[in-house]
Amino acid sequence: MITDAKSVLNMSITVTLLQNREISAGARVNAWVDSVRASSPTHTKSTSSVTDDQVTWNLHHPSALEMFEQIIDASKGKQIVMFLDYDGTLSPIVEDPDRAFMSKKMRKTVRKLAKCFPTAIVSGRCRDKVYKFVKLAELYYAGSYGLDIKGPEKRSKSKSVNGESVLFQPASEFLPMIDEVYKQLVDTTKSTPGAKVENNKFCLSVHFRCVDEKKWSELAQQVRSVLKEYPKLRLTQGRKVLEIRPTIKWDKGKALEFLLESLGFANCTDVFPVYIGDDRTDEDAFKILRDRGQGFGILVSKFPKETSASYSLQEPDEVMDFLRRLVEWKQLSLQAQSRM
Ligand SMILES: O=P(O)(O)OC[C@H]1O[C@H](O[C@H]2O[C@H](CO)[C@@H](O)[C@H](O)[C@H]2O)[C@H](O)[C@@H](O)[C@@H]1O
Repeated sequence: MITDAKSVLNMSITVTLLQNREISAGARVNAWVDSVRASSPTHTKSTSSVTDDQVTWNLHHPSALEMFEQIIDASKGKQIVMFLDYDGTLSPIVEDPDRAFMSKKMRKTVRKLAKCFPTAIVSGRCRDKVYKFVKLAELYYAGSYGLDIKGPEKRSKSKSVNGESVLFQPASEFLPMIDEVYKQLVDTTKSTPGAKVENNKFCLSVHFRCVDEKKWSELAQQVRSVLKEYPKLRLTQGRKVLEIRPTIKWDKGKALEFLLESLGFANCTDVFPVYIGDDRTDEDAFKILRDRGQGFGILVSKFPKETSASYSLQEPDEVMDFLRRLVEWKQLSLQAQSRM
């Protein structure tokens, strides 16, 4: 497990490997397999094996629960806006992506959260599918890694509109290509037991959580052989999943900025966005917040990972606790204001 944690910090190996035209055998493939295992471990670490790496990492990315008061202090006088990833953040990681349900308690908490702060879900999944899991009409949704956004109609802070929503789909022209590649991937990967191709509308996921580890690199090779013919699509990696997306410069970070602008917070200094996510694709959003110097990111992870997030939470249950505390704090401050 110590090696696993270290290899997570060395994620760039994975990207390089996936981008290479040739997957060489031996050490590099092993490094990739190690990094994949570590990015989504299937077993828990024993409490006695807290490593120096872990301690150092926790110092740099303290628990958002432990730092709650400081977080609230930093948000004083600003409008908190919440951005939540879905898989691994609101729902636990499970083997079957179609059964990644959110608990009723989590749904209740997110519903209350959305009453207190503008709240958006930002997911790699297709927007309709993530909506079916979350089932809360009061939120904004960005699906397909932000390539499919249903958000509020653009407005200035002083001018509110009557609950109208807008659809933003910057990669519509890729739809026929994505459908074509989906069919090819289903066909090419059917020889690999456990592989599953998911159509996320503007992007695709090839899952290998249920594939024998010895077959992982072969599957990656199958995927790359299909993509060779499609230079306008790019390959990235998530938690035991290969992701195929259009090469356009759009990601979860851009989606966050788009939503902030739609909510009337473009160029505002009095906004405090909080983004919670567990995956490498969430890093785009963490980085935007860091670069803007506004709000912060919270990485959901039990293990040290290279991240631009400021704080950490270990698992979806801790995310729920954090969201509940935000709701309680907001309700108490509203009560206090009404007494003044
Ligand atoms: O941006 P997200 O909401 O985190 O979506 C990223 C991917 O999440 C899903 O896959 C992940 O969760 C599955 C269910 O727990 C798990 O089986 C899989 O191994 C994980 O990678 C989703 O199925 C993908 O389409 C998303 O791209």
